[in-house]
Amino acid sequence: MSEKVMQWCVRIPVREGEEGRRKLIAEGKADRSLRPYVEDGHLLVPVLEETSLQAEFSTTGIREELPRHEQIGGIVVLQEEDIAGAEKILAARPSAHTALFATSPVEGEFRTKTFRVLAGENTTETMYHEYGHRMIIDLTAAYFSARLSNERQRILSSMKEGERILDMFAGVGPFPVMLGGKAKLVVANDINPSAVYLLQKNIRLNHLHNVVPILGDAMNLPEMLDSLKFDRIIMNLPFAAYGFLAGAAKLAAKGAHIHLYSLVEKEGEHNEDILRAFPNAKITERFLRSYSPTSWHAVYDIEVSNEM
Ligand SMILES: C[S@@+](CC[C@H](N)C(=O)[O-])C[C@H]1O[C@@H](n2cnc3c(N)ncnc32)[C@H](O)[C@@H]1O
Repeated sequence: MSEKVMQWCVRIPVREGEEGRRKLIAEGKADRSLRPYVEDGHLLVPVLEETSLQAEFSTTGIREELPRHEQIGGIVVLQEEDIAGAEKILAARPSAHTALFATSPVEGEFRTKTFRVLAGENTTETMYHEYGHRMIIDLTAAYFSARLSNERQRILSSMKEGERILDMFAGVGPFPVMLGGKAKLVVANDINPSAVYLLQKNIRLNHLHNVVPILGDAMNLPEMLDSLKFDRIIMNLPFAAYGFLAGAAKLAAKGAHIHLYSLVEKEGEHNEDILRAFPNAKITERFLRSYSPTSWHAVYDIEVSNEM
């Protein structure tokens, strides 16, 4: 019998629908247990990750009912500690080798989680693919989220060839790896030694010769990088990045673009902090996704004045 379920989905104009659906499948993001459908000239494709859109899907086309999970490379992370469900997912998804359950929230300076292996191989390491790039991820050793993959593409397409980029909180390097091919130089910094170890591996894996990894506290970057100036600065440390704006100001070239990721509870929450560091900057705030009933993940695109 056909039932209805609410499901996260991506809405794609019909003429690009098939291409978009294939891309989501190739990236391991599509939920293939539900059938996409057309509504108002758009194809609604069910996906495994949370997005800004939920729609009602019919279970008529369901291949197998699987517990809610997110897939990152060969690892699936379940929302419930459900061993039978984990085994079912691994059986249904040949590309997955391990099923995990997070036993902590994202925590500590390194922003990592702890996990319990529910099924499959006893590992938290995997190879992750994003838009033709490969990255080694270890979910307990260093922060990683696939949720910003669209954001990385947005920044890549807004970039000019040959920019000098600084990623102050680079983790295992998703921004440097995606942007490196178009940049002249990427300086990628993180305070977590395991993240920088994986970052180095990911730089080599993607044959990037212009990405320089640094292990350090971003507070020390202005002193460490001395007179270097950057055309674009990525600041993805959602609970605290705004505290590093003064340092970013010392490293920004005239007309630079800064992308500050933050968890906020009201629009314009960081405008004052930003204008203190970058007077006359043009600020555009974008909603990325809900975080809790009262807060959301936002990105502030800051265009630094040419008159600095
Ligand atoms: C939310 S993660 C983002 C990682 C990466 N940009 C990504 O998108 O996957 C934040 C990163 O900042 C690092 N970090 C935290 N405090 C830092 C500091 N003071 N200086 C440099 N890195 C720091 C953490 O180790 C973590 O890898």
